Amino acid sequence: MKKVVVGLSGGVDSSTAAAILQQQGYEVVGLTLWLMKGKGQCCSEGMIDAAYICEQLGIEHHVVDIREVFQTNIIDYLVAGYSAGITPLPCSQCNKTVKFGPMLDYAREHLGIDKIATGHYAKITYDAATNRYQLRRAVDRNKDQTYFLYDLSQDLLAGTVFPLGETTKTETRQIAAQFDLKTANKPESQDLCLVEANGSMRQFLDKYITPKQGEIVDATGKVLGQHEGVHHYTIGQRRGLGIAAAEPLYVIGLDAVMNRVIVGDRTSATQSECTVQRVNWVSIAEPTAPIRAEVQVRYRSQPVSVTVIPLENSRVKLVFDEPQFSITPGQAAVWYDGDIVLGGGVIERQ
Ligand SMILES: Nc1ncnc2c1ncn2[C@@H]1O[C@H](COP(=O)(O)OP(=O)(O)OP(=O)(O)O)[C@@H](O)[C@H]1O
Repeated sequence: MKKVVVGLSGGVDSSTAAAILQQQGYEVVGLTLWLMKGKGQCCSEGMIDAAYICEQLGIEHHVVDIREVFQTNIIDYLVAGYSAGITPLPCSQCNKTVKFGPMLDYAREHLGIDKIATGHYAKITYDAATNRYQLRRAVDRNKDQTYFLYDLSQDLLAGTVFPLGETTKTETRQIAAQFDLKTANKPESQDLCLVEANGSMRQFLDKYITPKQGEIVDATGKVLGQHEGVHHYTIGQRRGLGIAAAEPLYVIGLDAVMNRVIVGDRTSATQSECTVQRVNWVSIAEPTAPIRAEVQVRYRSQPVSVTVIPLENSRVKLVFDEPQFSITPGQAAVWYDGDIVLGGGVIERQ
């Protein structure tokens, strides 16, 4: 019998993924990663719901304590990034180093199973011509999570199944109801689990970074106001600057060394190119010449036309057809050919 380990967060997506796989004839084992230290309300609730689902499906439930890995790879990474004046994206890092990697390792080493599944909205196909696994957008474009999955390696893609890639969220809830799963009507979780657990990103960061007052300046260095800590700001931010000005002002730079927030008009917050580091070429081998693609520079941003120029040391330069607003160091840039994720990486400070 085919066996698969399903990552169960206690939400409707992963519960439904497990039920679908079981119906397809897989022997399913449930695995919940215990991620957060402290009270970890979302994790403890999630673990209980995941246990309930395993009971309901009549499958084994394993809980793996991975709090130290989450602390080092996500919390410390975020705190270091925000302290240095960048806005790190934790989710792609979390998927690769906290979720998929450790889950597949656990499945292989402790259970002798070589496949894992999650409730992510994405698809994986295999291209025999290039001998590569390809990551593709989900049918439900509104739920598509490929932006957070660009960093998965070929080994991880080969060992992963996404049962919800062809399913819309509405259909997922219908399937969950048909299986009578307890989680069928569970509310949607927020995009960022840390925000869900802490109320806001600001509240989370204030636990780790002591707010340090400083100056808000324009590009010439003229002081326009005061800020409460560089880590409270992000590139492109307009609200909450507390400066009265004739035209709208946006954050265009964060100087952690001088403890300054730099603001400017909308034009100065746009860029026609940027560089990207720690690039992972997902579905194709690294090209040797520039390629045309469509890039997303934020999770919810529209894909825009771009030329991707390969550089040395896993870096690329992105040259946008039209200048883009609020290119944010630390966020991911992910480029696509239609629904295929070609590659992605972390936007560098310019
Ligand atoms: N703590 C965890 N342990 C195991 N797997 C997890 C955990 N958190 C998330 N996952 C897996 O990653 C998938 C995507 O997680 P995400 O945080 O985006 O939740 P989601 O889309 O709201 O899904 P769900 O409805 O299953 O919570 C989940 O469907 C699940 O398979």
